[in-house]
Amino acid sequence: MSKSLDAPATQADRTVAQVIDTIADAASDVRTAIATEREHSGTVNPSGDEQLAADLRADELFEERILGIDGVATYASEEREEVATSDGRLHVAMDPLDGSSNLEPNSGMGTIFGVYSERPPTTGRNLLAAGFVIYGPVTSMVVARDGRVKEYVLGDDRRVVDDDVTVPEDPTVFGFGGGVDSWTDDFRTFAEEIRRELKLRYGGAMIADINQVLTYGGIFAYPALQSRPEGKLRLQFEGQPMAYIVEAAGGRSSNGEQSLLDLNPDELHERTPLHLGNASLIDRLESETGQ
Ligand SMILES: O=P(O)(O)OC[C@H]1O[C@](O)(COP(=O)(O)O)[C@@H](O)[C@@H]1O
Ligand SMILES: [Mg+2]
Ligand SMILES: [Mg+2]
Repeated sequence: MSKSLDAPATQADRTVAQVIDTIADAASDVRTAIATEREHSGTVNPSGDEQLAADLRADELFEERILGIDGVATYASEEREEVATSDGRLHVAMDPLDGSSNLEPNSGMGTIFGVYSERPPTTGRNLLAAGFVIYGPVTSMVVARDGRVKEYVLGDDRRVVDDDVTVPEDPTVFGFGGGVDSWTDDFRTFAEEIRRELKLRYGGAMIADINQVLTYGGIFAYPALQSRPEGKLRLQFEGQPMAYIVEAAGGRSSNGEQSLLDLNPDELHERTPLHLGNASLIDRLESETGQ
């Protein structure tokens, strides 16, 4: 018998809470992996990115612990081709280590997760909760659930530092990935306007760059590139969870035309152009780049 196939909504709520607790509790082990498993593994992930030993360790650790939760049916990750299965009714998709090219220079890295009511690949409208952990000078966690975003500092306990994270009304910072020469002409023109208005903050790890936007207001993008119209970032593991968080915090997400949450990927590892931030800036991006 399935663990909780016919369970009432409250069981789903409990499962979501357990997923969040499990990821928070795993943070110290992921930090250990970042410190000790620094070598290249010699393998590539389904997107073709070289994997570090820490990418693989974080993925294995989350697979085991997430699938061990009563009520979780599947675990999908940027680092594995197939969805791993158990019994249950909820589905977890993760980027176990975001920004892993920041490992060598000891800069920001994190973990991203989304809890879906349907098995990935699926639309962002099936997200029940999403969040991320940042392994920065302190370990922090941001969780969006029930239309509200909270920020915690993780240590021996989980301390709330902001119980209503909201994108500040006046934008201050921007960060655009991919490089000026790779952008489309329309995006380059938009980026030049934004450069004159806001301060650059780009650290090479999406979670940390988007946390700048959540903290100070602004815009983060990894747009369509001339050589790669689909962009770099993965919709299911990176785009939709971060869009869910930013939209719950009062901002907007877009692939250039519509909310990332409305996209319904055919492929688990599908990529998307990604733009997140203050609604006013994403509106402008859509109208000026005309994508
Ligand atoms: O090196 P680039 O092209 O600036 O790319 C940086 C982007 O790639 C990523 O590192 C991709 O994530 P992974 O590290 O999980 O592959 C994002 O976090 C970041 O925004
Ligand atoms: Mg990533
Ligand atoms: Mg990753």
